[in-house]
Amino acid sequence: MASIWIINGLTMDADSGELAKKHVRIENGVIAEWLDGSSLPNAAGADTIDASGKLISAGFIDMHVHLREPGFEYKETIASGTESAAKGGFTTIAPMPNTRPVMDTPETIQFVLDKAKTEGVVRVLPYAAITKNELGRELTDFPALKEAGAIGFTDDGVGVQNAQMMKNAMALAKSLDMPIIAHCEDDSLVEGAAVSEGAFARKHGLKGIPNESEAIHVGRDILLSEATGVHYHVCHVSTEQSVRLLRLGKSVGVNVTSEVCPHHLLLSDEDIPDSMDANWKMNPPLRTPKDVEACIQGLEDGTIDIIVTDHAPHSEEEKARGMARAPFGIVGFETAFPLLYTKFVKTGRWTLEFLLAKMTRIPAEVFKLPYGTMKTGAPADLILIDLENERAVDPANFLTKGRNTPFTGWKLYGWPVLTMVNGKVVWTEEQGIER
Ligand SMILES: NC(=O)N[C@@H](CC(=O)O)C(=O)O
Ligand SMILES: [Zn+2]
Ligand SMILES: [Zn+2]
Repeated sequence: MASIWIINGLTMDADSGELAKKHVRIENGVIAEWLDGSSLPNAAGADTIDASGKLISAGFIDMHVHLREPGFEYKETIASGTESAAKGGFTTIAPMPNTRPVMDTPETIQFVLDKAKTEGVVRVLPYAAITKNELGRELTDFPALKEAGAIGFTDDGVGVQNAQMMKNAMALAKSLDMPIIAHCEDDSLVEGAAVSEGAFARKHGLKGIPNESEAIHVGRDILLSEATGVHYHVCHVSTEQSVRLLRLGKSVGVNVTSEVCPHHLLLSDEDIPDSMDANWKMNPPLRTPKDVEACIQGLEDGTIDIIVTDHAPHSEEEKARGMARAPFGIVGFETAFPLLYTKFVKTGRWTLEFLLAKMTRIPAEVFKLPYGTMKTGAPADLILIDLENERAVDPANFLTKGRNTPFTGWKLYGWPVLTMVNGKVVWTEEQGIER
């Protein structure tokens, strides 16, 4: 592989918080050298990418995504999902096992890894199911799934209802030094509801999903994590109660981490249009403004560790079934960074460094991955971002098959323009996907 220079990119200096011009050399897929931007390097014989005026960052890591393959290829494939990720600036993604068949055997894990290698454009690190078919009745073969390449265990899409089952899963995962990742939802409290308990549900006479349905599992599992010592990671935190329990768990030294999605930081149930558009339906549902603020503060004080998208594509036909009958979920890759950059960094609430850390360095630390860094010697997962130009969200331009987003028309800054994985450019704004 020839060497590559990316010249004139802007990097964030962690000490000063200032953007500084830098040049970076990539050799054999690895970050080889950084040079101060004052003079141009001798790049004779190397490919050169001019990043003038663009932010250069480590590629984003998304530890919670749905690629839908095998089984739901009409919603998304490993090819289309990884293309969408690349366009959003994500270079490493971790797909959930709620496929058909469920990723609960070494063969399905191998299938996903093989497909990702041949048809994917970003790094794919699959999770395996905790229970067979995600039915909550029988544990999967954890050692064999680890051996096949699964990076953790989760029944995302549903909660593990039985506490003893969860405790057994945690003890086994601990013995294998693997994490348990949990979709926290007590089924007995949510039956038949599509939106959160709150102003919107009251106004429309709908049954609501109560906050406790999530937080009860968070509390239960923090105690089980304490008892077993496993690394326990909470999916898509959405309630003030969950944040409170996580804060308590961390304060007494429990090995618990958690994630939050852009939509739970930006939207409340009061924003749902009266048209009952199902592009506002996701699990967990949009909560009250008080919950939104609690999630933001939890992220800010480190109670919530990382940002994930929970990219959950569904077909237009499915979403057209209306609020009550449409499946839960919205797409996320191609809007995540622009949303958060525009609404939290440009407004001055967060520093750019804080946002980048929550999408690169910290997810790598939480899941012990050698990515999310721009240090020399690291895999060259690098992205360029245009911080200057405003553009409206237009689902017609998405690379995901999903069009299910509540953010259509939002005018945002911070659009990625180039994505490189292991030193290979896989997507540019100008050329599109490069395989
Ligand atoms: N988040 C969602 O609303 N939906 C996810 C499942 C999940 O993440 O629980 C899906 O698979 O569609
Ligand atoms: Zn979930
Ligand atoms: Zn999910």
